[in-house]
Amino acid sequence: MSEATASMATALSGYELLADPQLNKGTAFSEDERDAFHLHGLLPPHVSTLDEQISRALQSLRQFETDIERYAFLRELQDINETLLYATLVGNLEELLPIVYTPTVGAGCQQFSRLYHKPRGLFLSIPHRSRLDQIFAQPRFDAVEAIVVTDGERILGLGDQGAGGMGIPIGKLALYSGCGGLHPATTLPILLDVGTDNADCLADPLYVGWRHERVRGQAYDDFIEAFVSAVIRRWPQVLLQWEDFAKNNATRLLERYRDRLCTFNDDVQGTAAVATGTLLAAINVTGVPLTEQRVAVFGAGSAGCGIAGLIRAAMCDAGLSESEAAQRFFMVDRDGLLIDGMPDLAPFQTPFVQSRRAIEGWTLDHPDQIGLLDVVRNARPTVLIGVSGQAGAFGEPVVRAMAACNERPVIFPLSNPTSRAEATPADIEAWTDKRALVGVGSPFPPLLRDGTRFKVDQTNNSYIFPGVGLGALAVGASRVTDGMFMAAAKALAEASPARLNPKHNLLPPVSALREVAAKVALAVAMQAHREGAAPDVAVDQIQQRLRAKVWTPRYVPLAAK
Ligand SMILES: O=C([O-])CC(=O)C(=O)O
Ligand SMILES: [Mg+2]
Repeated sequence: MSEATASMATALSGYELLADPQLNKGTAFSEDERDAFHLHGLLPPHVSTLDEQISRALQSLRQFETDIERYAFLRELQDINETLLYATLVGNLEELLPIVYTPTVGAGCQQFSRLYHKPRGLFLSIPHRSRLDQIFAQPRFDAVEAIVVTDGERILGLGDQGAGGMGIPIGKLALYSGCGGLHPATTLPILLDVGTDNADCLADPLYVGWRHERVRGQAYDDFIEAFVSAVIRRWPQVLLQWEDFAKNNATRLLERYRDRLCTFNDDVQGTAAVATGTLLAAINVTGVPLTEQRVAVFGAGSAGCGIAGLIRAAMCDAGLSESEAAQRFFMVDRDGLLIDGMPDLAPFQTPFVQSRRAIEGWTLDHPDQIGLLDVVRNARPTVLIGVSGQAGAFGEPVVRAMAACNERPVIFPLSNPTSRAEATPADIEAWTDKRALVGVGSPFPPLLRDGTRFKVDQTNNSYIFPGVGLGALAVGASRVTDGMFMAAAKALAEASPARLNPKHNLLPPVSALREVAAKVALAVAMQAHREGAAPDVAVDQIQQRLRAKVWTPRYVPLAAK
């Protein structure tokens, strides 16, 4: 699988070879290969180069009118010829990431049952819970090293998509290969089908999932336990990424399993690392030290509390005590500011409540429920982060209040897809006299600044998880620790163009995601080594291990077995 592979042997030939997306080269099979594998006549006679195939793919793609058609086209290409899909993606990240990933992947999940045409990954449904070992045993999965799993309950900000949620693990793993450089054969997307409460799915005669209300409680937990146990039996060294689980399961399952295998939750930890890294980068511009930041987070779910937890740890690294750091966070949810003694707090929220004393002197429009505007006016946060899934939640009064108390307010509406962002960059720009530092989860059109187009930073966990996966796997890390995410955040901040010039972006461009992943991976691998989570690798082997792990999509000569 590595770069060094001179040729690869296969027993497949003819149509079977053309039907294998990992080996198929389409019109790029050479004359010799066409002889050896009985491909003459099955292919048109001209032998194409990979570059010609990429041009052909891009031309077809650009002819479509809608992004969902482009998404369907690229998914089909992935199922026909993975090398071509990834070679096309890697060379055109800026154009294609919004198609294979956020935001179009959200529509891909909503329309999954309509677009479905070929199996990819695994659908594990509750009725088949006793067959997991048998399903995993297929030789095709021998090479698996990285799994992304979802149960489809909180797909981006779009809620329960049932089996359609499979689009997310497929999209995330496309970035593992396209940005992190993991070989596609080592990746496996998994959808845990525990039913759905999405009435549209249940009523849709074309819905491909298990037509059953979402199973919860002990039966759900037992299924997850059976799944994780079977994963560990089959792939003891695997990296397991949890994605888009709902609030009540995300942190709970992470805590339950993080000491049993090499695993992390991307929405809790990956999003936290990209938010922390972008904030550290913003400090180069605002000049407000981390120890003096006050952070308001709108959406106090697992992602919001994950972000607060990592920024708080960074503040402690910078010299604050735990309690000094804790006072600097203002978590706002459906029922307003989280304050101690509030009923129905989830266990993962309790470390982030404000004390009643801290708000005693506040002037409040709505004393019985302290909303975001009241929080911004009184707490005067330097940073406002949105992970609520509520479009437009950062309205004009809230953003103007941020502008009134900060020379350079830092505002990150991180909810995805584009339609769920708490505010648009253009509105924030207008309401802050262009003084805000903005990071959004989804792609937005550029802003016009001083007559030139300024790219909006995409503060998305795609800057983190491909590097975390690559780094952890390259050194065979046994666990993914909080320290590894802190290292990832700091590595991202170090790669910030704003370090050199405060007028530049906070984050490198999306076109540089492969280089970003390499830097994050190095930091993660070094940290794993430092913490003793990668005992089999000496520090001077780390660079070499990382290089050996990175796959570049190009054709390898095939030999008959
Ligand atoms: O998928 C994305 O773009 C980021 C993410 O994890 C989410 O919004 O759940
Ligand atoms: Mg997610």
